[in-house]
Amino acid sequence: MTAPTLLVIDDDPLILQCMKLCLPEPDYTVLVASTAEHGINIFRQSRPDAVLCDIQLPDRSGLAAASELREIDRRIPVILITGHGTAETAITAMSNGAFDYVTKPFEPDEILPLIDSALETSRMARRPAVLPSDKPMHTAAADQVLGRCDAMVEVFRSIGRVASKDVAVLILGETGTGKEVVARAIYQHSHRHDQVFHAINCAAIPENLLESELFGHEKGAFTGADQRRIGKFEICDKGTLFLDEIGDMSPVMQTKLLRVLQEKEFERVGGSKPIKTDVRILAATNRDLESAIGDGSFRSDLFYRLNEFTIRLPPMRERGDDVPLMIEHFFSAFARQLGKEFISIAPETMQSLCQHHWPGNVRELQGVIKQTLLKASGPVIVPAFLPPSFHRDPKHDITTPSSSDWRSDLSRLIASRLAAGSFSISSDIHDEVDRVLIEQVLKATQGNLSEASARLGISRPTLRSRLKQLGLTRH
Ligand SMILES: Nc1ncnc2c1ncn2[C@@H]1O[C@H](COP(=O)(O)OP(=O)(O)OP(=O)(O)O)[C@@H](O)[C@H]1O
Repeated sequence: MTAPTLLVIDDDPLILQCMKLCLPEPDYTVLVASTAEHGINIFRQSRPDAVLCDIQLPDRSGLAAASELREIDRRIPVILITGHGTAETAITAMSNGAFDYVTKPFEPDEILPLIDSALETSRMARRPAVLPSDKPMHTAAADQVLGRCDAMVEVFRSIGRVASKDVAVLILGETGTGKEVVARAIYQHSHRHDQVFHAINCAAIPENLLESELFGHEKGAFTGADQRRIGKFEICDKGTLFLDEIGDMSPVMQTKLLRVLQEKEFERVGGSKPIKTDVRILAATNRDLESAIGDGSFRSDLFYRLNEFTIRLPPMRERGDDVPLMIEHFFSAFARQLGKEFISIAPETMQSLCQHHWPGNVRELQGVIKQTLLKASGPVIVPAFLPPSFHRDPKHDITTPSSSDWRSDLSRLIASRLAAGSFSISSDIHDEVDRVLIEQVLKATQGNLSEASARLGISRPTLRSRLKQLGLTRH
């Protein structure tokens, strides 16, 4: 996979230097320009994934440069760098489609999550998700969405039926089954494809921040709100908003979301002026929303609003002959990417892979195939190259009750939280588990965020925000 590319336009050589240092190769490619003219030329030639642009440039204002960039490609996320006196201008620019802004002086910790989120948004909006019914697109950045089994053919048919209609779509399926790919395909095949697309992972953002992320806030709305902020519902006017992990949204936020979906208007937090918005909502979750409605944790009226059309992705274990098809496809695609020789898969390897249960679905399959290829020597993939879990005696699998050490440790931890009278046991425990998990995976990947997020099966922005929430520093 090619590294995401950021274009930085600033006449301050320190900022250019700092961005190059903070976003090192091979994780990122950073292009730099010190004038608007030069930046726009680089943009035309290299089509970076996101732009960081100073609001005051020697040859024109950063706002003018940002709107020229958006004339070339309306989907490009532009983050503006402002000084204290110019923040108000940047806020106005956000209502005209800029991605976000940051005020000088800023710390890397402040800007890096924004940059990651802009790069991720850009990837989702611009990387084509190619369906079997599409004309072949010969672009390296195209994702070929695979599937011939009846359930997947139905998914493709549904995307075709619903993409051009302006209705909310609820995408359901286990983790790693391709919900984000489907959201991208719907957006890219819709008549809003050249308008803004933003994605929010509702599970990765704490409730109070999520509210201001979605609706924005007025200056002074709460402690720390020292500037007005424009939320996604305002930025995405005429565009598309993808609400991932919607099943994790708190009841309070569900009520607020329902209101904007019903009335097509909202107020910024701390504001009283109603703001009209025309946003197409795509939502996804791996939770069973029907039972969440049953136990009262998800509002049924919101469910019906989001669920004007449902697309249900089958888990891998129900995709029959698609599994060997995908295995063959990913082996050739990743071998090319990794520069590995690959001719064939030994029948025993294929059998072992086909018999696997794939709880992590397509994402897990991709990870296993990459690991196998990295280990492989020679053009035939024999079972010895498969990851250790494929050779382990199932008796020793951590999910079997016989290996009970970690279970008793965990249950001691839960008991201690109960004894301490905690009312946040679920998040206490998840935080503890994530701490160990993330630290270990980061260590194993020498602190490489891209690799660690790929191995964890979460996006880089989610990993970065989790690191911040848990107070972990990078290794
Ligand atoms: N049908 C498919 N053909 C090819 N690749 C696929 C297919 N479905 C999913 N993928 C790939 O599998 C990976 C996981 O997909 P995606 O992120 O869309 O899953 P998800 O359901 O959104 O996962 P999560 O619930 O964890 O957010 C991605 O790399 C995606 O490109």
